[in-house]
Amino acid sequence: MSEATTRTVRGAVTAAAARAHLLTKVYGQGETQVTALDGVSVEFGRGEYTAIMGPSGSGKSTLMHCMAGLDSLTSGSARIGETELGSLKDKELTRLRRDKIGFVFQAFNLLPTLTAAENITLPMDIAGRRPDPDWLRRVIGTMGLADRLRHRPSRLSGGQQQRVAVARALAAKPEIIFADEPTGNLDSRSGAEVLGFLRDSVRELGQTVVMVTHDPVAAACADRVVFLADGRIVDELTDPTAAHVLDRMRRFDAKGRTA
Ligand SMILES: Nc1ncnc2c1ncn2[C@@H]1O[C@H](COP(=O)(O)OP(=O)(O)OP(=O)(O)O)[C@@H](O)[C@H]1O
Repeated sequence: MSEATTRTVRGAVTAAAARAHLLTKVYGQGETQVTALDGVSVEFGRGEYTAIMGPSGSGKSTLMHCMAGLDSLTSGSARIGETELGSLKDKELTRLRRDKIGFVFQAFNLLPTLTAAENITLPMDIAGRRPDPDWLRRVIGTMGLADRLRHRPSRLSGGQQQRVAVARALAAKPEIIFADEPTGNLDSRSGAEVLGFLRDSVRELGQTVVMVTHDPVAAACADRVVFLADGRIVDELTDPTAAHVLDRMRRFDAKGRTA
C-alpha cells in the first residue's frame, strides 16, 4: 500500500485527497515575525468530511489557504492528490485550483447579474469547459436548487445563496472542497440547512470537504474534527457530537488561561 492510501474512512481504505507534511508558515520578519503554522502534518481522506477548529489566530485559515495553493509555504509540503503544490509553477497552480479545488467562503461571492444556474457554471464557462450534464443535475438536485435556477441572487435567501455557492464549488467535480466558515453569515436555520447539504455532498456524491468553523454544532456534522492551537494540531475527534466538541474547546480554553 502506498503512503497515500493509508487513511480509513467509515471502514474503507481510501487515498488521501490532500495532505500536509510538516507544513510551516511564517509571516513577516524580525520582531513582527509570526509563526502561523508550526510543522502541521495532516491527511484529508477521500470522501471524508473534516472540520478544523481552534481559537482565533490558531492558524485555521492559513492551513486552508496553504493546502489550497492560495498561499506559499515556508517549509514542509502540501499535496492535492499526488500533486506536490511546491513543485508547480504559477500557471500550473492556477489550473490545479480551477480544476481540482472547490471553494466556499463566508461571503457567498455570487455575481448579482447572473441567475443561480449561470453562477453555478461560471467557473467552468470561464475555463471553457462544459459541465457534465448528469453530474450537474445531481449536484443541483442534492443542493435542492432545481426550482431556483432562474432566480438572481437577490431573490434567494442567504441559505439558498450559499447552496448555490456550494453547487458552484461542486460543479467541476473537484478533488476537494475547502469551506471557510460557510455558515458564518447565516441564521442558525439556514446554517443547518447548508451544513446538511454539504453533508449530503459527502454522503451522496462522495465529495471530500474540509471546513473551518467556530461552531461546535457545525463541526458535529463532520466525520472528524481537527483542533489547532498556536499553529499546531493538538487534538482530533472522530464521529464528533456537538457536546464533545464543546467539551474539548472548553478544556483548551481553560488550559490557555492557566498556561
Ligand atoms: N497575511 C498575514 N500577514 C501576517 N500575519 C498573518 C497573515 N495571515 C495570518 N497571519 C497571522 O497568522 C496567525 C494565524 O492566522 P489565521 O488567520 O490562520 O488564524 P485563524 O485560526 O484562521 O483565526 P480566526 O479564527 O480569527 O479567523 C495569526 O497570528 C495571524 O495574525
